[in-house]
Amino acid sequence: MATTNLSYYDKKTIPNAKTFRFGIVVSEWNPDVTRNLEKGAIETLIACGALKENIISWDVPGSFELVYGCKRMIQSQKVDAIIAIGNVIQGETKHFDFVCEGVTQGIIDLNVKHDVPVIFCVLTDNTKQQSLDRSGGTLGNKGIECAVAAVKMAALKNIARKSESIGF
Ligand SMILES: Nc1c(NC[C@H](O)[C@H](O)[C@H](O)CO)[nH]c(=O)[nH]c1=O
Ligand SMILES: CC(=O)[C@@H](O)COP(=O)(O)O
Repeated sequence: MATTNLSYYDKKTIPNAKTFRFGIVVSEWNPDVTRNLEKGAIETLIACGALKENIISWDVPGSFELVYGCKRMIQSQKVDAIIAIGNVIQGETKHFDFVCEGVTQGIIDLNVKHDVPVIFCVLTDNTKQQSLDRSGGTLGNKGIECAVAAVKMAALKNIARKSESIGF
């Protein structure tokens, strides 16, 4: 059964993002999809209180390069959470499997090795239509869902750091 609408969220359940800085790393493959995901994410971050000047966006060639781009953003920018945006579409060969596995495992590794939440906003679809449906089409926009996740995880990180600072 297809995903329910990816764009619904209850703003009352989301912390205010005004003090947070967000990074977005966007794959240039399938730009008609990834740019819509990016737009949805930025609009939602701002709707949740983030300041436009506190959102930094970098492009990478493809989804496989999202891992390196996010790593370098963590190392060089002061951000509270990162949204990794990509769209991998099944072709004729197994390359789809390796790109998806690589970016998935790479983002898991970043979340383990560093203290900046990296949100997985990578559509891994069988067809282009599935991607269009999930990036501002009939099933909503995964960029919205991932922006909400980024705000919530930035708030969680903040709480954890405050607890650590008072010795719990
Ligand atoms: N086929 C798709 C790719 N392939 C390119 C890889 O992501 C990578 O840039 C290349 O293998 C060089 O390292 N990337 C996507 O994001 N989406 C695709 O459908
Ligand atoms: C995910 C890919 O790299 C894929 O789109 C490439 O297509 P193909 O498997 O036909 O070479």
